[in-house]
Amino acid sequence: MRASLIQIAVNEDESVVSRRVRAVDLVREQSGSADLVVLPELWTTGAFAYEAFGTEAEPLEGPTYEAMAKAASEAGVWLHAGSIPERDPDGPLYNTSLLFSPSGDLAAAYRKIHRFGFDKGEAVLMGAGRELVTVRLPQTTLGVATCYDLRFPELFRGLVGAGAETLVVPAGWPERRRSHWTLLAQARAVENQAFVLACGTAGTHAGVPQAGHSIVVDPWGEVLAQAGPGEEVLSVEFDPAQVAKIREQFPALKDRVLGLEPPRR
Ligand SMILES: NC(=O)CCC(=O)C(=O)O
Repeated sequence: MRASLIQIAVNEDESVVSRRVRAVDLVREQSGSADLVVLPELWTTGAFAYEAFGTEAEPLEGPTYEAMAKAASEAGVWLHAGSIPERDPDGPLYNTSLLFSPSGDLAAAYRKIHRFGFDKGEAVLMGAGRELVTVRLPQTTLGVATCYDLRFPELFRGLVGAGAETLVVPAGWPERRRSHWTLLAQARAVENQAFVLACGTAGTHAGVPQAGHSIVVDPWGEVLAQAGPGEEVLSVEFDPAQVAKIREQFPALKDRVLGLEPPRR
């Protein structure tokens, strides 16, 4: 299976419209060389450009949906189109990922469960999703999560319990915590015996330099490929059958113990 992670640069001197056009071109360029294409979190606005969340929010089937559905079908690829600030007509904003099939149909939408910022930013501006999302592709079952979700192993356990073999994590991870990014991507791969495809942004927005360094990790925890800091398409070929082999040869997932007793005192 071939995957291309589009580590697009999000700088505030470029308009959302221009970046969307560039993203469409980059997806189209993967035609014939990728089965799955991945874009990062909130690449229209930037994950830290909090003021833009409200002004650039779109309905689910808004301009980014339209552009990405078309790009997926033109390129003939499965497309994880990263996430958008979604304006729910009956509720708050959500950080919502969109996944399209090669025919351009929406295969799934995932509303980010863990919002970043503690008492400010995304944590107060957006609502929290509640549902785990997996998507069956011909080659593998994807489990999706977004950026800060990477810090919450129980979410990934839930995805694995629902059949996920390849964990896809679009992000807008800052340079300041790049070491956590690489470490956590490897940890989620090892503990869940799954591939991890983690796609970040490059550039600087809202004064926050982005880490880049998108990464693909195999189910043994080995880094198959890692991008540099700038805009880049990280292409990788991997064998999804490795998941079943490793889970059989080293069946640690079968030894999970759920529902432990709390300490007595
Ligand atoms: N957009 C995010 O979720 C940022 C997460 C982050 O900076 C961190 O977990 O560290």
